[in-house]
Amino acid sequence: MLQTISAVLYAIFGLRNNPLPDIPYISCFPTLGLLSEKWSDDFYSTSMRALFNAAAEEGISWTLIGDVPLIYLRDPTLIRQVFVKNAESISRCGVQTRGPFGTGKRIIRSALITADGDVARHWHADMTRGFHNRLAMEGFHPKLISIAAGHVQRLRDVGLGGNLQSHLQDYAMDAVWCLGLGLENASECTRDWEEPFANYVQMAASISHPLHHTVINFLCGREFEEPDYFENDLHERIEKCVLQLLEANLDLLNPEAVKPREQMNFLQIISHETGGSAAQPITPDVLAHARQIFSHGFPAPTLLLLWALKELSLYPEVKQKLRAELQESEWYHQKELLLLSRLPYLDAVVNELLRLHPPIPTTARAIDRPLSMQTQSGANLVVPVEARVAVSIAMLHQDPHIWGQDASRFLPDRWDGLLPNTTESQCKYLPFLTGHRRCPCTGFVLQQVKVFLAVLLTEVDLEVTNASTVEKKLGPVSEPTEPMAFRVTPIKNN
Ligand code: HEM
Repeated sequence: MLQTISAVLYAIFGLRNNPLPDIPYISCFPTLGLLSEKWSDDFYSTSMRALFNAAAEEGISWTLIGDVPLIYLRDPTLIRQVFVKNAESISRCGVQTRGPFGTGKRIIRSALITADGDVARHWHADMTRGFHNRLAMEGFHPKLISIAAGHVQRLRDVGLGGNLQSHLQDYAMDAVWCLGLGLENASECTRDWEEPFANYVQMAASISHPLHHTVINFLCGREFEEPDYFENDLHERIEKCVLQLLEANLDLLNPEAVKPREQMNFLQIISHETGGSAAQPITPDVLAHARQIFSHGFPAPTLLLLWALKELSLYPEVKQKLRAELQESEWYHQKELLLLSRLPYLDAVVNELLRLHPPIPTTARAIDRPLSMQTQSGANLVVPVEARVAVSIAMLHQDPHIWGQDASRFLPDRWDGLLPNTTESQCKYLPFLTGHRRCPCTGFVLQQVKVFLAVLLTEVDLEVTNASTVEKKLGPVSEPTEPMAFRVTPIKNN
């Protein structure tokens, strides 16, 4: 039945004016936006797999979502052609917010992830200064260790639990708001964020939502780019959460507080630089950055740590080797960031985790200007303006053409002699994407994950007791199929 609908839609929209005659076509996506969310999710993963397989020869394949061509990029050279060389011809939201991040923009409004042009450049530089700068990261290191130690102690006190993710999320929340706002216990103030956040992820990533949105706005006589009732409602709930947190901590935001700059938190600096005052520290830029931290600040690090602890439970020899490296390291005695960055096995484990479990497993872009490309066999093609391009980062990272036949195995030793920067510039390894819209918080994320693993492994042993049965859902983020249960035991000499 679905194949028939697909074939009919292809006959109407695809064959009539086939924009890409030389690359393999997969007839499975057109029905996606028409189906309910549950069906769309299942069909989505099957379709992504089909597109990936169809791109084995040319490095590229395509399908239709309704009448919109979706171009799938598998070959790293082609990914580089689009995301690096033609970065100015693509965008996340596209015209009239019809691009892949359009729903997110109508809900979250101004934030770096949905911004373009000079505003995006400016905010990207702000975030890089705050979350990727060596001096800022060095100053933050002792605070981060203290936050990690507190959460490890809580795990030790609890001993056993059925949902490891919620403990890790508390650590991720405290870490990001400590750097962002100077607040060390944000997880205690943000318990009521879970529902609006989950609604945001679900709606922003939904393949069915754009069709619902079109119908609702059509019936209400509104233009497509205007937020609909549900998007407005969610926006207001999110804005309330973010404002509540900021307003409860106006003293931490005060840009007139007499402090050396290196002791100011990220949002305080932004307030200082964008005209904030003691009476009104919340400037539009402060709010935009706070929205950005709300929407990106904690889920990806939480998931990365969750998959880390699952893999270390499945591979005790890796855990043992890592623990030994940490216990014998200079960092064990002298807690400086520089010393933590000199641990090659810790680096290898984290690189391998980001390869096998990229927390953000897919990306997509709208094409704003016609884009010329050359496929693996030398065929020239022009991707038309109305198209979208998509890459599955998760599948790229497990492509046997790139990573060999053992691509799906957790094997930190494969990083011996391999540099993440080099593989990233070749577009073979993209946990943080690449180019000028790469994640600006990489320095913070790597430190956050390494510090937690280092403190945990040198204090306790944590085993994910259902590690062998938990799988990964292929969705907007790499969620597990079931909650991870855990048991914590203190290690000897503690
Ligand atoms: C394991 C943790 C993380 C991973 C793997 C990750 C990965 C990514 C990826 C792949 C993108 C590009 C998305 C796309 O264009 O499709 C991105 C963008 C972004 N990330 Fe992260 N991220 C992580 C944590 C964070 C954190 C903690 C923050 C904020 C505190 C953050 C802030 C951002 C922002 C602001 C962007 C948009 C950059 C721009 O538009 O120029 N990320 N991230």
